[in-house]
Amino acid sequence: MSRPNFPVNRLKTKLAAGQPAAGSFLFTGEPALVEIMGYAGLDFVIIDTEHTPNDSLQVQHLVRAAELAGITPVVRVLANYPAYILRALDVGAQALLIPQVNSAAEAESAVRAAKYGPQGERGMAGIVRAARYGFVPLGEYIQAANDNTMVIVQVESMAAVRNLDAILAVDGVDAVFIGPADLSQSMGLAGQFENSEFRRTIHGIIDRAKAADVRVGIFCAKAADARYWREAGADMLAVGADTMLFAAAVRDLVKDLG
Ligand SMILES: O=C([O-])C(=O)C[C@H](O)[C@@H](O)C(=O)[O-]
Repeated sequence: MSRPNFPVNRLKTKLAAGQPAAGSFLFTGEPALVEIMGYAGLDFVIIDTEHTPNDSLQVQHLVRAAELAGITPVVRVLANYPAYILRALDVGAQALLIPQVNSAAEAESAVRAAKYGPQGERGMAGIVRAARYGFVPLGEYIQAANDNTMVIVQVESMAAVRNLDAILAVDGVDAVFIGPADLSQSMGLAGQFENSEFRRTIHGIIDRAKAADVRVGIFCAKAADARYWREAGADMLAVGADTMLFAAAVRDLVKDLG
């Protein structure tokens, strides 16, 4: 009988070492694209279930593909509810991206749902995929899960910006992640990504996270934006999505064909 191992959380290792990490969103439910992102050298993939129809079974296939290719599977849950968080973790998500976290209480709720006791009150299941179907002693699995699981909360509204210092102080929040599209909407500047007040606000979030020694991520539409925000102090750069990357490649192909 072989003894299964738990995967190394590459995103967590890099961020803990003070190194920036690069990844992308996965909007389709295609495991091959997760493998390609891993083999190409990205550190993490954000499997989205907020804006996609991907269900838990599909997420499980995608997480498996990520483990195979050595890329950290982050799952963006549909909403900040313990049941969604539990589903993502039980199939093997190594990190959670929680949308629309606007207060310390909401961040605390996410951490409670993501961690087993004593840090939290995640529902116990020792025979699920994350627990290696019971092939690892329960106590060992619980410890590994609590050590490995990252909680990343999205700062994407003015309420979150106002409450940012309290959110940053929540024990168990590994990183905050800026959602530029939602933030711009919340500021009454929907889609105005070059607006100076909007950019000042993002700089302010990064600076406050740095001052609190909390890692900070951001969604970037293109590599140039990722380089800019990395220079400004962002640690976790999520650049585009599988759909965007494919769309760009096909657009270029059609142009090249003339
Ligand atoms: O508000 C945001 O920018 C985000 O949460 C990242 C997203 O993936 C968003 O940009 C989107 O789906 O267009």
